[in-house]
Amino acid sequence: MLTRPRLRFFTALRSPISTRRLATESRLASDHVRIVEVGPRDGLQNEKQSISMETKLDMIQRLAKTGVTTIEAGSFVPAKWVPQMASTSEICQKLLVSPPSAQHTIAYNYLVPNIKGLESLVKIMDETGVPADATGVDSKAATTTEISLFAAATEAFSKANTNCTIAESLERIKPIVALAKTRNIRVRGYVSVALGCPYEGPEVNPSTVADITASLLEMGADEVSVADTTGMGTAPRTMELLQALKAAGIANTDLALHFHDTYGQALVNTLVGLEHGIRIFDSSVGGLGGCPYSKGATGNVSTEDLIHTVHSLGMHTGVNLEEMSRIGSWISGELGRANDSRAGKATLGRLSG
Ligand SMILES: CC(C)(COP(=O)([O-])OP(=O)([O-])OC[C@H]1O[C@@H](n2cnc3c(N)ncnc32)[C@H](O)[C@@H]1OP(=O)([O-])[O-])[C@@H](O)C(=O)NCCC(=O)NCCSC(=O)C[C@@](C)(O)CC(=O)[O-]
Repeated sequence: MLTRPRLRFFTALRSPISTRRLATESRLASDHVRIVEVGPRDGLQNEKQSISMETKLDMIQRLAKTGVTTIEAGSFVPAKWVPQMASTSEICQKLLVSPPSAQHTIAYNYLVPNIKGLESLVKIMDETGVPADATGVDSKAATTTEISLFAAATEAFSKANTNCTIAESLERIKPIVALAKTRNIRVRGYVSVALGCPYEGPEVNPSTVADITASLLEMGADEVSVADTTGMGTAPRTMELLQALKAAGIANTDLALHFHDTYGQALVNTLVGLEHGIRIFDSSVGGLGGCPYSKGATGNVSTEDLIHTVHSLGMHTGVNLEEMSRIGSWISGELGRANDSRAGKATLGRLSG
């Protein structure tokens, strides 16, 4: 029977406001939280109905105006595996040639499952002549191009998601990172099913997650997003995982957290991450999402809810909640699905009086 770590954050919440604020502030290394908007990729990859390239591009263009600095724009995967991502090449080409106007540099990120995926991206970069770091090209439309690659914390999920073992997937990743580095492409790693696996259950070994995270960083990943793919994570198990990552010598600045909200625990787990010092969180506008290889998993934590929570703590994201809420409502309407963001709906309700 595992002894779960005690949660200091919730002790702090029971203190009077002024003490609480001071206690929280003293623990916060920085009060800026970077949001990685995964809606156009993780959010849309599991939608049953086909979504046009124009709608996806429109979504990305709207997101670029909210203040968010990293947007997952698609994935270079075989269409037979994830049909919804079939328009990624076209989207990538358009974002490189005429990036949406924005007041700041935006990193457009593409998921690649293997070297072939990265080669497809590099080919488009070569054809358009736009380098991975185009910040010097036009300050109004500055962009960078990033990739994400992924490994899983369980053998069963690794097999289902990438058709190979964990060890094989790490071998597969090495040349991808090497090629990315020669092209100045920033690399994000993902460790999926870190807090629960659809095939092996909720008790995923935190040391396995820490080992895989360390391997990805050693290979040259610039940050690793630890993902609760199934949403089975709880606050004590999130804390336990973060402690295992710390014990393995992994710096908080190298980590992001990626929560799905299947059991309604994503924001609770986010608070645990914030308390621990993590400052990068993935989320999806309107709470879109679900993983094709995790049956029943619902969307990511909604970006609107994440912004609202972070701002309520006196921290900042640089992302406009009202704009994000409008996008959540719009894209939900386009997809004919319910808007899964409570903060988004409440914000729009307040704005409409
Ligand atoms: C890794 C593979 C490709 C292995 O799939 P495989 O079938 O073993 O691949 P293969 O190397 O045997 O190739 C089979 C065919 O696919 C082609 N092919 C091969 N690679 C590519 C490519 N990149 N782009 C386009 N085509 C490709 C290849 O050329 C060949 O074509 P054929 O000769 O049959 O005509 C497959 O398992 C795969 O694509 N898996 C990814 C599935 C996926 O996208 N899952 C969802 C994303 S992960 C996720 O959502 C979790 C995350 C990240 O959000 C975090 C979280 O919450 O956990």
